[in-house]
Amino acid sequence: MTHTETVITVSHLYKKFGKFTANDDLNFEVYRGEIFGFLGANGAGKTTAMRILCGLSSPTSGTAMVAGYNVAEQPELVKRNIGYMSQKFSLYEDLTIWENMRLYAGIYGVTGKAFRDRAENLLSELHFLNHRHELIAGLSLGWKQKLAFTVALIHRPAIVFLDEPTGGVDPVTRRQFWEMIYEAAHQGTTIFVTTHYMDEAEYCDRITIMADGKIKALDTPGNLKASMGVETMNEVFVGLTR
Ligand SMILES: Nc1ncnc2c1ncn2[C@@H]1O[C@H](COP(=O)(O)OP(=O)(O)OP(=O)(O)O)[C@@H](O)[C@H]1O
Repeated sequence: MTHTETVITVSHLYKKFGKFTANDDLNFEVYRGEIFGFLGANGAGKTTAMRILCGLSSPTSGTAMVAGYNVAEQPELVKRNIGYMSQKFSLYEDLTIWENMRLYAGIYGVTGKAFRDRAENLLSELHFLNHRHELIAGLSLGWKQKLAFTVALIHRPAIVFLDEPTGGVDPVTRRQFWEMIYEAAHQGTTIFVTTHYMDEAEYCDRITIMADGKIKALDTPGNLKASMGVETMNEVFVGLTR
């Protein structure tokens, strides 16, 4: 796969909380249609960086351009052009699937026929259109996560940020979730994903490994393994973060 168009540019990005440096001089680019993985031990600074890229928090210094906008100066335009899904940000349990989709689409101005066509199309791909009037509360965690990802795509964002999207679900459901990720990337959506699962790291086009607020390595899974002379991403991760 060749990637030419840059959709995220991060340059000398720092985030400090008092004297503590949570993001320490981050520099990287992400390309259109790429699946970009963000790995690191607990507390490495992944969520802090992702929140800055989503326009939810300002950098202390440095710049980040996301979907053509400066995150510090144009956070509202950043938010309109991205999708976001985290384990904490989920769907409304007491609304139906369809009501959740209509609610989120409406926030982005996708209404009427445009909404119905888009929502029907997304649910059909999941083979879940017949379930659209069911309450979220009655669904399994795996279905909730797949639907949350679908909802994050409803306004056709250039980039989707996924913060540990598959935590707590079984391997078969995680595999299905990753098939959805591949399909979205294939259609040109950039995927920026944090994970603690090393098998998921293998599915990414490129991987960033963070420790103590810094980027320790950034390359394809194959190149990372080759450069360290190891067989698995687990060994790469342990070697760089211990
Ligand atoms: N608002 C804040 N005020 C003070 N310290 C913070 C704040 N937010 C994050 N931190 C600290 O910054 C560090 C990085 O946190 P962050 O949540 O980015 O890590 P992470 O890599 O996402 O970890 P995890 O894998 O556990 O989600 C942690 O030590 C955390 O305690």
